[in-house]
Amino acid sequence: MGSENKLIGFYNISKKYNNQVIVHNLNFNIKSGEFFVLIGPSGSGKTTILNMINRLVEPTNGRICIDLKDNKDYDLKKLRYSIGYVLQSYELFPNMNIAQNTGIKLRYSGMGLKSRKIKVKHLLDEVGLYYEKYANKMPSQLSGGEQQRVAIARALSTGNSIVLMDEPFSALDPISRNKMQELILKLHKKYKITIVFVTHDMNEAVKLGDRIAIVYNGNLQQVNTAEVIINNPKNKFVSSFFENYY
Ligand SMILES: Nc1ncnc2c1ncn2[C@@H]1O[C@H](COP(=O)(O)OP(=O)(O)OP(=O)(O)O)[C@@H](O)[C@H]1O
Repeated sequence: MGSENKLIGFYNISKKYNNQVIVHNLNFNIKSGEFFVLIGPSGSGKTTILNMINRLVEPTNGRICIDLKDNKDYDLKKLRYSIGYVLQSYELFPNMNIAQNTGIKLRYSGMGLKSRKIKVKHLLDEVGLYYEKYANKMPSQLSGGEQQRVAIARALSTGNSIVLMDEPFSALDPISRNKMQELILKLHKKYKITIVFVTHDMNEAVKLGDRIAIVYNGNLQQVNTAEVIINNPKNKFVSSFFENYY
């Protein structure tokens, strides 16, 4: 996918479940190479918004464009393949070792074993896991933080320019979480990836986000840099949300 400044565009996006409106008429853009954070209380619609990008959820109204093309006009498999996806629960395959988990997308894309091994070694290096030590281990032998490193390596394996991350560090202890935040910032900068990142932690949002979108009841309350939001909260909800920021 190319590098137009407006990489992901939401146009009049709404989502209903059982006739209940979950997401209301969203209009916003995510820029190429941006670290874009969606934050809001539980049930506000963050995951629903995120999952509409790679069509795990289809909107009821409106359209989402990626590289100025409607995401419905992409081949679904190619769309999913070209967008990395990292969840809180790691989603590693329990019966595959770490090298196999890291290289699974490369295997599906037809890359041979030898090239795959070189690539997997590089990817594991990038996320701080020493190949010789980890390649043959099973996911259950790794800590949560290590498993999440593997999930990130896999998300990056196909050279994805877009990575969606849904509360990826929420299950980690504060020290691991901090290390993972540093890692993802480093990778974001190095590979100029566009990251859409869901969290309910304002400190994490401020630390990571180039821009932050505050979601409440399926509405976007404010989309801007942390600095602008902190200095000029648009409404009471936004300012109350920042009360926990330290
Ligand atoms: N498949 C579904 N069917 C019906 N309702 C759903 C479905 N998925 C989500 N919802 C509802 O949509 C609302 C928004 O959910 P969503 O998971 O997007 O919120 P969230 O902000 O990501 O929450 P959390 O921080 O708790 O993960 C919730 O009220 C949820 O119950």
